[in-house]
Amino acid sequence: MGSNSVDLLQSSTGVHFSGLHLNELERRDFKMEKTTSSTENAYRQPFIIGVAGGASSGKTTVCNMIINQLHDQRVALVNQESFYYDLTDDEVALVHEYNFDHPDAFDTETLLCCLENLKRGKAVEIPNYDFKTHKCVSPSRKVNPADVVILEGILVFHDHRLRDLMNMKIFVDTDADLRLSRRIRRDTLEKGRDVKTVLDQYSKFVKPAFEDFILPAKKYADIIMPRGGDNHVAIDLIVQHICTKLGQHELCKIYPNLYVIQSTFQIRGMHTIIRDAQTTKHDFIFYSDRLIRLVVEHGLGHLPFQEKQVMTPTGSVYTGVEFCKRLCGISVIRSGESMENALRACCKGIKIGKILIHREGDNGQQLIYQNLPKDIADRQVLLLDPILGTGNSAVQAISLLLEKGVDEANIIFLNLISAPQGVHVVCKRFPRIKIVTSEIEQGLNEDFRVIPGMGEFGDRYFGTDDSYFGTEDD
Ligand SMILES: Nc1ncnc2c1ncn2[C@@H]1O[C@H](COP(=O)(O)OP(=O)(O)O)[C@@H](O)[C@H]1O
Ligand SMILES: Nc1ccn([C@@H]2O[C@H](COP(=O)(O)O)[C@@H](O)[C@H]2O)c(=O)n1
Ligand SMILES: [Mg+2]
Repeated sequence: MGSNSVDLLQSSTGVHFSGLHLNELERRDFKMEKTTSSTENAYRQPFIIGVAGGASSGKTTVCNMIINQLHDQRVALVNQESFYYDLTDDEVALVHEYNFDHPDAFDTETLLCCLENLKRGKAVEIPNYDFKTHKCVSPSRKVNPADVVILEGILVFHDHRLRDLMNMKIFVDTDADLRLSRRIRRDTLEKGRDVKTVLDQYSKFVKPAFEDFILPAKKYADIIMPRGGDNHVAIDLIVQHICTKLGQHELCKIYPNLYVIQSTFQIRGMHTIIRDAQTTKHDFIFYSDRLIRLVVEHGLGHLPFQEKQVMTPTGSVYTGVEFCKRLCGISVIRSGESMENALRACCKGIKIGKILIHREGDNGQQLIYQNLPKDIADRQVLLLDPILGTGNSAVQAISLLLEKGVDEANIIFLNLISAPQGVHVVCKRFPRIKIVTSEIEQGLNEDFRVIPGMGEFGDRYFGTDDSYFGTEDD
């Protein structure tokens, strides 16, 4: 795709598409642009996708197809090949001896810096590498902040610092013969090289580097994509996943085990009522219960299930699933107890245990009381606490469950609202736990209380602090 078609694409669809080389600028002029936006706001971080694979596997083709389908998002494409080191005149004279497929051929520090800046929502200048002179030329290419950043190149999974910045890693897995035949065609037609030179370079550098560096990095991929651009199903699924992630809260991009139930006007309406300091006790309980029920139902959806066939009254077979039987609820006293009824209403006869954690000052937490099912280690555990704030109580509660032999992956932590600080603390310490919540909060105030929050949930739900309620309505 040439730059004209990119301009056309940008103007016609609103996509910010910026993966191409422009002409004329020395690498020495390359520098990181001062930020055009001071928004290092966590909500604005782009979704970063890495696309690796052998040379001529179809990486660029796949990226262009993804970009075309993401037509209502701003997308920036960054090619690793823009970050090749300039060759010295001596190296150019002996170019056939130069290994362009080795990780050392790339200026990874500059690439890393560019990607970090794009992640922070800053515009960057990308060098313009010329395959004929093997040097950067003017002008460099300005890449504006985008919703989605795609980094494409043979070795983008090699350095762990680059991998760590990626939210999704795709490996384009194309047959070696096809890669070689495409490379011969491309390098002879587009780069003006002869077949012998292409084949020599292939056997001396390209094939060994594929085996030594590119193929071993395939294990880091989230998606291995056979047949590259011919694999339309994979491209559709990838685009669908990106769109889902973009619609989600920023934290869900970082922690795949954090589930924020999809917001609807009904859900926002319920939040509006229970967050309102003037709401009566009756309404607070009514709408909290409605929301809790939704969170509980959503959480139950994450339990493992088994396929089951039953015979219907018409004598037909219905293939369905069987509910998980080995589960229990554990409520964090006192506010977690408000969630028990919803759990009982959904799971007939469910065992419910309790944990009491005492808050000592702002940060200290102490476990005071526990009453857990004896066979808890064999159960899936739904941990109940409507508010995840600092994460300190949650860490105490989860640590106790782990001590009792519960598998971390068998814990589903259900909240109504979660502060980002608490999510970070819990997800970093227990990466296999699942958190299901209905809204992510702005943060914590100087007293470590969740904001905007809803006050002391237990007091409002159990009616132990009249100061919350202006007029009682029942
Ligand atoms: N699915 C495909 N069918 C036919 N030709 C393809 C396909 N995918 C890529 N190509 C061609 O193969 C060459 C290399 O593809 P490209 O996407 O540039 O690979 P990479 O970026 O991995 O080097 C290009 O000339 C491209 O047009
Ligand atoms: N001056 C150069 C620089 C790189 N190459 C080859 O390009 C390949 C990587 O590009 P893809 O689009 O195929 O990923 C790599 O195999 C290098 O050998 C080159 O030939 N000359
Ligand atoms: Mg390419």
